[in-house]
Amino acid sequence: MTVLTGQVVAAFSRRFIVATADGELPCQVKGRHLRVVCGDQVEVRRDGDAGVIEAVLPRASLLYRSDAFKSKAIAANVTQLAVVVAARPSFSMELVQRCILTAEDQGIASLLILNKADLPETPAALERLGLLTRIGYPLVMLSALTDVAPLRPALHGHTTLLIGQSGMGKSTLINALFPDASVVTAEYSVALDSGRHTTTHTRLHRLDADAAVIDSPGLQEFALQHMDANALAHGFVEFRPFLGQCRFRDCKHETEPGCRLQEAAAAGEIDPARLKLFQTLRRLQQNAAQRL
Ligand SMILES: Nc1nc2c(ncn2[C@@H]2O[C@H](COP(=O)(O)OP(=O)(O)OP(=O)(O)O)[C@@H](O)[C@H]2O)c(=O)[nH]1
Ligand SMILES: [Zn+2]
Repeated sequence: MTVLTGQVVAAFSRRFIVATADGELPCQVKGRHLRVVCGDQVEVRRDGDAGVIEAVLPRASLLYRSDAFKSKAIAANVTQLAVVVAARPSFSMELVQRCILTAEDQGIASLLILNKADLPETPAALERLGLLTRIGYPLVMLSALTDVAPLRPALHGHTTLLIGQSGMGKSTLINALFPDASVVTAEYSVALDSGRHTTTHTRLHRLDADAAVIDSPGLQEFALQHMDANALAHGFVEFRPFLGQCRFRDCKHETEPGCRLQEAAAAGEIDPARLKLFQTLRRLQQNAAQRL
C-alpha cells in the first residue's frame, strides 16, 4: 500500500494526475512494485488527507531524461515537448536536437521557445535554430520577463513538458504563466556562462481543463542510449522519406555507396549537419551497446 501525501492534485473523481515527483517514485499497487512519474494518471482511494494509489493507468507516452550512465523517466502522458533556449547564456544545438529526438521516438510533438527576445544577440540565436525551423519545427519567440502571451496558443490542448538548459529562463516563464507557483529564479552566472540549478523537481501545473505544463530541472546533458540506430534515424523527421532506399539494407549512412541519405545531403535535400549529428549519435550508441 502506498500513501502519497500532498503529491496528488487536480482531481477528476477518484482519478488523479501525479503533479510532483522527484524523478521516479516507487510505489506498490496491489502487491506489485511500480514507479510513477509526473504526469501519470493514477486511481487513488482517499485515506484521510492522504491518498492510496490503487492503479496506474496505461501511459500514452513516457519521456526519458538520461545522462551518460542511465535513463530515467521524467514525465508521462506528455503530448508536446517545448525546448526553451535563449541567446544568453549560450545553448547547445546538439542538446536541443537530442531532446527533440527523444520526443520523436515517443511520437510527441516538439516546439522551440526562443526566450529573452529582448537580448541583442537574439537574431544570431534565431539563425542557429534555422536548422530545426527549416524542417518544420514551430518556434515561438518571447520575453518571459515582459510577456508570455505569444506562447499561450501553442499550449492549448496539450500537456507540455518544458525542458532546457539552466539559465534559459524556464522558471521565469513558469512564474509568468502561473503567478501562484512561486518558483525560485536565480541570476545566472555570466562569468561561468551557465545557470545555477534552482529547479529540483518535476512539477505539473494545470493551465485549464485541457492543458497543463510540466516544469523539469535544468539540463546539462541528455544521452540517448535508449534509442537504437533505427529509432535514431526515424527521430530525424526529414530523413524518413529516404529511409529504406539505400543500396544496402544495413547501411550505416556513413560512406557506403548508394546511400540515399548521403545523396540527399549532397543534393541539399537534407542538411549535412543533421546527417553528421546522426552519424555521431549512432556511433555513440554503438559504442555504448558494445560496452554492455
Ligand atoms: N533579458 C531577459 N532575461 C530573462 C528573461 N527571462 C528570464 N531572464 C533571466 O534569465 C535568468 C535565468 O532565469 P531562470 O528563470 O532562473 O532560468 P531557468 O532556466 O529556470 O534556470 P534553472 O532554474 O537553473 O533551470 C534570470 O536572471 C532571469 O531574470 C527574458 O525574457 N529576458
Ligand atoms: Zn544509407
